[in-house]
Amino acid sequence: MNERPSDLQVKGVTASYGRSRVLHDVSFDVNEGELLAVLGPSGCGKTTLLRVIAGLHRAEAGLVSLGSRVVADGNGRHIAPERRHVGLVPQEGALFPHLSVAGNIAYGLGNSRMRRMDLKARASRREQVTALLDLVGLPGTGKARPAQLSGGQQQRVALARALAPSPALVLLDEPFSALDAGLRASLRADVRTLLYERKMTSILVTHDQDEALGMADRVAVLLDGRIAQIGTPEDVYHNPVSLEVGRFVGDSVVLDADPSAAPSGWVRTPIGFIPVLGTPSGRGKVLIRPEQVVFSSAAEPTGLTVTNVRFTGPSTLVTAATEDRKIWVRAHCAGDRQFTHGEEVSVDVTSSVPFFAD
Ligand SMILES: Nc1ncnc2c1ncn2[C@@H]1O[C@H](COP(=O)(O)OP(=O)(O)OP(=O)(O)O)[C@@H](O)[C@H]1O
Repeated sequence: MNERPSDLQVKGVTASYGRSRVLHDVSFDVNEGELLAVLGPSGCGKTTLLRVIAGLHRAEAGLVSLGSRVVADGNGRHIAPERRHVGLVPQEGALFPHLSVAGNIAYGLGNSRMRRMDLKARASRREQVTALLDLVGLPGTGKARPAQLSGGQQQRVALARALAPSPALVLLDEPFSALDAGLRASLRADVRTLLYERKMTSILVTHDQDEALGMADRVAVLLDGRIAQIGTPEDVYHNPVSLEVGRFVGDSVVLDADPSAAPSGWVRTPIGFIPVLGTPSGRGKVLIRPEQVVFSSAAEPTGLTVTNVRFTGPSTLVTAATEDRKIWVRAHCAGDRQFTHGEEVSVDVTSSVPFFAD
């Protein structure tokens, strides 16, 4: 377990490259032992944010503190990266190709040379490397070169190297993005378990919604260098603060909605009445997730026919649309009921959806 106080505070951080501003007044906390995912599209500033926290990029304004230590502030304070006790796991290709796996991990333990160490220190270092290799599920691979390992194994070594000095904070910069789907899923699960068991305070940067929602205790949605929302995965998924966040965080359909023509707690939409969260007033839009939608065979004309049926494994994703295709809605259909192209369907929305005023 990590002994260093490790809650992170980021307050009002603004950062640029030359005259181009990338981060705008970014603030958030990460509690000790928590995994925060920073989720955002490519180019929104995720890597820059990690670089500011690690001390590799100087912010123009704002404060970064780890435990009780201020490691950067707007008044010129800037603790060097190697003195921040922060471990960084980059995207890929981060291992030294000329060093063995053990050599790469030992590098994370500090750069004092083995040759200059006494026997006891050498033995202790070997033990630590062996323990770290066991920890990341790669026992016995110490003598291999990175090129002899698979992409997933290399990322495990990079994680072991980052964990070697018992950092106060681990930063993971899209560490699974170069891996194929199966490997990505198993490595995500292993890394999550490992960080949880070691009570590591961590930030995972990703553009992958499933990864952020599935791995993190909380998710910070970063759009155009600004934190748009921070909350639990359930919160950002079901209660997005804006249409933009809602659309980015997961698959959705957005429809025009009018509360004035519906009973309280409902809105009228082109596909019928739908229950909404809160008490909307004025016209707006609703955001519906496919798993909130149920299709059934239309008992009377609805004007909605099935236009696409896609088997995804656990369920089938079915799309139905009006003839002009201007109004459409999608549902995850589980079970045996098969829908066919051109079939007319009626639509039920089974739980309350968020409403956004125009
Ligand atoms: N060294 C640099 N010099 C100038 N501009 C940069 C530099 N690094 C990044 N940028 C720009 O800053 C913006 C944010 O980049 P950053 O790498 O932080 O985004 P990101 O969200 O991590 O993107 P990705 O998911 O594609 O890695 C982008 O517009 C990028 O082109």
